[in-house]
Amino acid sequence: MARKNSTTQRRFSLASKTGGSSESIFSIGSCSKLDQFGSASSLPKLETETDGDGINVVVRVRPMNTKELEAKNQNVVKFPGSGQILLEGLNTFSSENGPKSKLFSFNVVFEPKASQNDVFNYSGIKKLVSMAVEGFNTTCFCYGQTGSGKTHTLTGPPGMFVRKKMDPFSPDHGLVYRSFLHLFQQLRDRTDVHFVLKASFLEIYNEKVIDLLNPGNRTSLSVRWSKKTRSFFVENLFTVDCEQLDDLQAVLEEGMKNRSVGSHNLNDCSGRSHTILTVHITSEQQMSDSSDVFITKQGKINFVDLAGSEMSKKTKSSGKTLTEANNINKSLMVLGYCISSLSDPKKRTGHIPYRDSKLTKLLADSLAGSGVTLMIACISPASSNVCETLNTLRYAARAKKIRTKPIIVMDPRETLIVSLKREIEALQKENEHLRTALNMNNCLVGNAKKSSETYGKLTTLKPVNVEKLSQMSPIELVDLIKHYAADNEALRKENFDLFHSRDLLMRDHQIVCHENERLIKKLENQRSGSSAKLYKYLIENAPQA
Ligand SMILES: Nc1ncnc2c1ncn2[C@@H]1O[C@H](COP(=O)(O)OP(=O)(O)OP(=O)(O)O)[C@@H](O)[C@H]1O
Repeated sequence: MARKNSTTQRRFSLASKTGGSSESIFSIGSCSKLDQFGSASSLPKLETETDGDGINVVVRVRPMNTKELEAKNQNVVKFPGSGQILLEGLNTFSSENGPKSKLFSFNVVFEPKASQNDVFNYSGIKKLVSMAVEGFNTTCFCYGQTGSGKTHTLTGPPGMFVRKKMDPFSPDHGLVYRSFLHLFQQLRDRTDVHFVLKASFLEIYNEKVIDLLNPGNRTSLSVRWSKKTRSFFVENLFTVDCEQLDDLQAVLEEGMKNRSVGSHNLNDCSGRSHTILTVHITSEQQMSDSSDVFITKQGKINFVDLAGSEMSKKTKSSGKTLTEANNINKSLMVLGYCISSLSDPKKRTGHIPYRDSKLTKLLADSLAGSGVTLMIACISPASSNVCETLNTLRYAARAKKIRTKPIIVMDPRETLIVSLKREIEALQKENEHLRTALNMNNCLVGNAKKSSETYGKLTTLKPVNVEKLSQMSPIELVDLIKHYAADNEALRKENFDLFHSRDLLMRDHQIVCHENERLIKKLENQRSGSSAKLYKYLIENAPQA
């Protein structure tokens, strides 16, 4: 148990701030980008971009298991606080002259006593869910050696989904189920937006993509490149509509029952495949109360449970389990290579071998593209695993250096139409204001009157549902854009004329003011002239004393 920053039992450590009650003490590393993202904005944006930032990396250290305790393993993981981890006992496998310990720094470090709820509250997953609702492509993936607690962190301990009825109140629930609850809470709060949820669940087993929601058919699905979305996708994967929380829960239960599990020396219930559970969130929001334009955004959240890296010498795998292990290690190696290239500023812009494995094809977006990613590195504190733990921490430290630039990208046609529509609305408002100002002056100068009459009826916009745009033919789309462009042009002209009218009015106003001043002066002169004359008359005609 670590002893810095506190005299009480600590459960996790975050990088830049310290907080929590006496029961939950933690320290944070460099402030996580996920901490900085505000809650879902209600304003529709054409393209939202945050500054480039590193992937968020948190580490969870599981407690020692019975085997490790029985074998009298030393605890080689220490927690200096501030999101740091000190790994000791390196001299047991490296050369005599090599370092005995190594210090790493992450966004958050969860110590063995951290609960599932702590991980949910402080890992940044809540912000990830909010961003998926906003329209970002987000991913949470768990990485670590076999038996390090990846599945435990994401979905809970083994057996949670084999029972007939899952207990919704179990404190053992992992990030996935807790995120579902959080997601539905968020959707309930956003009454201004219409949401549609869909979910899919797949596994990559021995380099084959298997649909976990279609257990009758374990044939491998193809991974293809989409020119439209410029990303890889799985062909013919079941995507289930999820109107209620129960539907998402059913997807999770079904997938967990169907995933490939096996047993070996280090884990009785070892995942033999990488799994990806995806929730697609489509939102449709009206641009403004009076507007007939709807903006659609497609966010998603991927929960990726990577199979654990394995040393067959330790797992004592053979036959089928060994083949699985070789495939797992091969795809993790490609993932490692991609991460290492992406984290190196010199190699980042070069070739990244995403195509070398199905896993990296499907994670390409999350690693380097426009997505937001949270990596949870899971480790064991036992001295017998120090070599694997060092590898995991190195992997995680490298991932932390990857820069991403999360964006919400809309269809370019949608963007053009929405921006034209926006400009039109702004021009309409400005023109309305100018017309009112001109009429208030009650000076209906010819031009202003003409402007109001001529353009008043031009801005009748065709109602358009942006979601339907993809179903429109190119001719219809061109017509629509022409229509918007014409309206825009007419409004600009009206705007120009109104400003011109306002200038004329201001000039007239100035002329009237000058005239007014001149007349006042003349009147004053006349008055002072008359007074002088009257004074002279009175003096001259005053009665003699
Ligand atoms: N933080 C934790 N607290 C309590 N038990 C844990 C924790 N993490 C893992 N365990 C337990 O350790 C065992 C192995 O964990 P788990 O199956 O999640 O590992 P894994 O990394 O997914 O392994 P694999 O790669 O082989 O699938 C499970 O019985 C799990 O419940």
